[in-house]
Amino acid sequence: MHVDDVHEKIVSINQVSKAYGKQEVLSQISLNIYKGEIFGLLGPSGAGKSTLVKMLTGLEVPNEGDTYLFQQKMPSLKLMERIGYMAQSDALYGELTAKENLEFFGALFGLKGKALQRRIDHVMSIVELTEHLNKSIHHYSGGMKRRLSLAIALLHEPELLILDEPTVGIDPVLRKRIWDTFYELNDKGTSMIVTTHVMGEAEKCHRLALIRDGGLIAVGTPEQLKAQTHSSSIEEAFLAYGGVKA
Ligand SMILES: Nc1ncnc2c1ncn2[C@@H]1O[C@H](COP(=O)(O)OP(=O)(O)OP(=O)(O)O)[C@@H](O)[C@H]1O
Repeated sequence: MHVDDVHEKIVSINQVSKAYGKQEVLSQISLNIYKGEIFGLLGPSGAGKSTLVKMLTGLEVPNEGDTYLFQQKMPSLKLMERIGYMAQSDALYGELTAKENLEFFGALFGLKGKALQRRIDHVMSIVELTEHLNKSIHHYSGGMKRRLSLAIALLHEPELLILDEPTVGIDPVLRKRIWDTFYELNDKGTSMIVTTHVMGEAEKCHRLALIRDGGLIAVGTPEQLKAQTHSSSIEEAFLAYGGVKA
C-alpha cells in the first residue's frame, strides 16, 4: 500500500441495510475502504458478503443507507469502467470460446484491435489459460471458468477490482500465483475488495471486515484483529468476536 493513498476514500458504505422479503440480509453496515488497499470481507456462507459487494457494483440497491464509489453515489453506470467485478457465479457465454468471451467483454469497455489482443494475451497468461484460448467454454472445468472470469475482470485494467471468492476451485499452487499477481497489481496502484471464507486468504489482505449474519463484527488489519482478541490466527479471532466458523 502506498502511504500517500492512505486517506483517499474510494468506497464509503453508510448505514446500509438490505432485506429480501422478510429476511434481513445486511443490517446497518458502515465501512470505508481506501485507495491502495487490498480489503477482505470474511464471513461464513450466507453472511451477506456477496450482497454487499453487489451494492458496490450497482447490481443491488440498499433498502436503507447509501454507498459511494470514488465519492460518487451508487448505482452509477459511468463508474462501471473504473471497476473490474468478478461475480461468484461465472457470467460467461458457454457457446463461445474464451477468446470470443474476452473480445465481447473487452468491446464493452472500449478495447479493440491490437490493444485488445495484447490485453487478452496478458490476462490469459496471468491465469495460465493461454493454451485454452480458442476452446469453447462448454469444455472448460469449473476452476478454468473461475480463472477466465478473473481474466475478464482484469482485462480493462480497472483501478478497483471487486472479486467475489476469486480463488474458489483453484488449486493451491495457482492460488498463490494469483495472489502474487494481486500484489503486483496492487503495487502498481490497483485497489481490491475480495470476499472469502478462506482464513489463509484473509490473512493476505491489508484490512479485513468480519461479517456474520449480515452485520459487521470487526474491522482491522489481520494483526490488529488477532492482537485485540489475543488470538494466534484469524480463525481464532473470528470466533472470539462471536463469529461462527467461516
Ligand atoms: N436475490 C435474493 N433473493 C433472496 N434471498 C437472497 C438473494 N440473494 C441473497 N439472498 C440471501 O441473502 C443471504 C446472504 O447471501 P449472500 O450471497 O450475500 O451471502 P455470502 O456471504 O456471499 O455467502 P456465500 O459465501 O455462500 O456466497 C443468504 O441467506 C441468501 O440466501
